[in-house]
Amino acid sequence: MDFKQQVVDALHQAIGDQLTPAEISNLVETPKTNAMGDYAFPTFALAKVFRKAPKMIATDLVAQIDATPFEKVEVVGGYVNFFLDKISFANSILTTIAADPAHYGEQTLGTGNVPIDMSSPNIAKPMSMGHLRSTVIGNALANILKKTGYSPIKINHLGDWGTQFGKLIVAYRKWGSEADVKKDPIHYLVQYYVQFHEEAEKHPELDDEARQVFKQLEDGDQEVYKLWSWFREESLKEFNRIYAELGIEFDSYKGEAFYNDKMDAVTDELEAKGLLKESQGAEIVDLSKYDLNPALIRKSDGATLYMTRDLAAAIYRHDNYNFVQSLYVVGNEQREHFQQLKAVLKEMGDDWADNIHHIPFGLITSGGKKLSTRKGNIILLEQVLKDAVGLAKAQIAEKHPDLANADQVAHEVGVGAVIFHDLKNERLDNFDFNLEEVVRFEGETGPYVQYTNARANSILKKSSQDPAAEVALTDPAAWPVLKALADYPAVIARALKAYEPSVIAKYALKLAKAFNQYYANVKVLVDDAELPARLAMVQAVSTVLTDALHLLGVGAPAEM
Ligand SMILES: NC(=[NH2+])NCCC[C@H](N)C(=O)O
Repeated sequence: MDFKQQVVDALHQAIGDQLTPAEISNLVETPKTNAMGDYAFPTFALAKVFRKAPKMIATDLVAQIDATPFEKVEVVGGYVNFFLDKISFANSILTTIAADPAHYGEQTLGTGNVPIDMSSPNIAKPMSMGHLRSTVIGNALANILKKTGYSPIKINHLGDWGTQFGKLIVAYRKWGSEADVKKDPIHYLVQYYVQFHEEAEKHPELDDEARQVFKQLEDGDQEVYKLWSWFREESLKEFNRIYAELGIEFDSYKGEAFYNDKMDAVTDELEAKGLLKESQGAEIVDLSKYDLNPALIRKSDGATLYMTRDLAAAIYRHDNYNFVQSLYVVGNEQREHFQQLKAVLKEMGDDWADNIHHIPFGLITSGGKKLSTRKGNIILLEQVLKDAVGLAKAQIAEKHPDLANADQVAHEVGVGAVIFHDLKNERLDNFDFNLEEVVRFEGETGPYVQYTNARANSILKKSSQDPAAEVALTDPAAWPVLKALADYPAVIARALKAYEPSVIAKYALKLAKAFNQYYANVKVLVDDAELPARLAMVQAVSTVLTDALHLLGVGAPAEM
């Protein structure tokens, strides 16, 4: 049942044709506290029309409203406050969830393809915390889009092209060892790269050599290509280990290299449209009318750039996916890059650029300091995940020593904790990473939500009776839980609209808290007439917590 509609209908009958139902619906608010009712109608907008004080209007309206469907309807100041009938509300929400638990919250807010550029680490470099953020935010957005009718396409736009590969190949040929790269690829590849920079300071001719080698790569030289493709493969193996730990898969691994043969078309088109300009030997697109720095398209030696590859990728995605939106989950420090990307496309006459959205996010710091590979303040992702699982395991051993599949659960809890911690913060906020805090079972953590879900499951298991959503639930203590359950579809819609998984994470915490408070005050398993209804609510809580965790990409173990 649509309870808001019930309120709107009652108001419309009392107000008459001064306001349409849609206008009334827009005015109806959700009060901050339960004491103010479930819906409130502010009468201030009517004061001019009725030439009366808001409080008088509210009083008149209450006298005219048919209050039968409600528990009560009250005037407070210029507001009409509606209190829903708790028994029919409980019945409605619990039967709705029980009828189709797997699909509760699903809704069609749109359709069509939505490519999501996410993760996108750089070959021959360690995956950073920033790439982790992009991975988990992108994955959650994909889940939210799917739940709301869209067809997300998860694209790992690997950083596998660029002049740095010329340097890397020169360095490998001079100082590298095949056995080392096979043993510990990223470690040694980084080492060669660092060594290249040290040597190039003394021997600047190395830079020219590297430029030539990258040119050979762009031109398809067999031997250079073979080395590049081996480095790529070895790096991907490492990245895939992390993706497997996170339980995240991609629909495409088309990275920057894929666009190597698609960039001439871009530069030709820019040229034909008269958009390319010479500037200090390089070719640029002037974007001063957008108040942006010029976009660098081609260097003096003809080598293409990050921007050129992104232009080719944007056009490719448009042509191949016919997208309704195209998202880029990339750190906030690349804000200008994406502004430039859209501006160049607009200059080319590609109005679909309006459907490109950069989804920026903030930095993760450690001990208040920026993470940096160069300055040694680096967090290794694989180690973080391993440590998180270790901490989870220790806590599970303490709380639940006889748990059957403890290793599997520890994995879901440890990794889930890291993901949840990332997603509960608004994505643009910077936050500090502290492993002990992330894996705590209490407080605003993933394990707390998972633990609440496991508790709900164990209540259901212990009960001798089955849940029955049709049985009347009259206990007022259940109210905050029921209200939170009913909010879920609107919460998902809000998360989508703001591209903000934190909306889901905060909601999961709120529902878990409401349920734990209920559980602390109410003896659920007492054998009385309402037991089956209470069990239906417990089951609904587990259904929704599980679904919310899954939307975030976090597991929901039945026991822990
Ligand atoms: N289409 C894109 N530019 N995606 C983001 C790529 C991120 C880049 N590889 C980096 O690590 O900074």
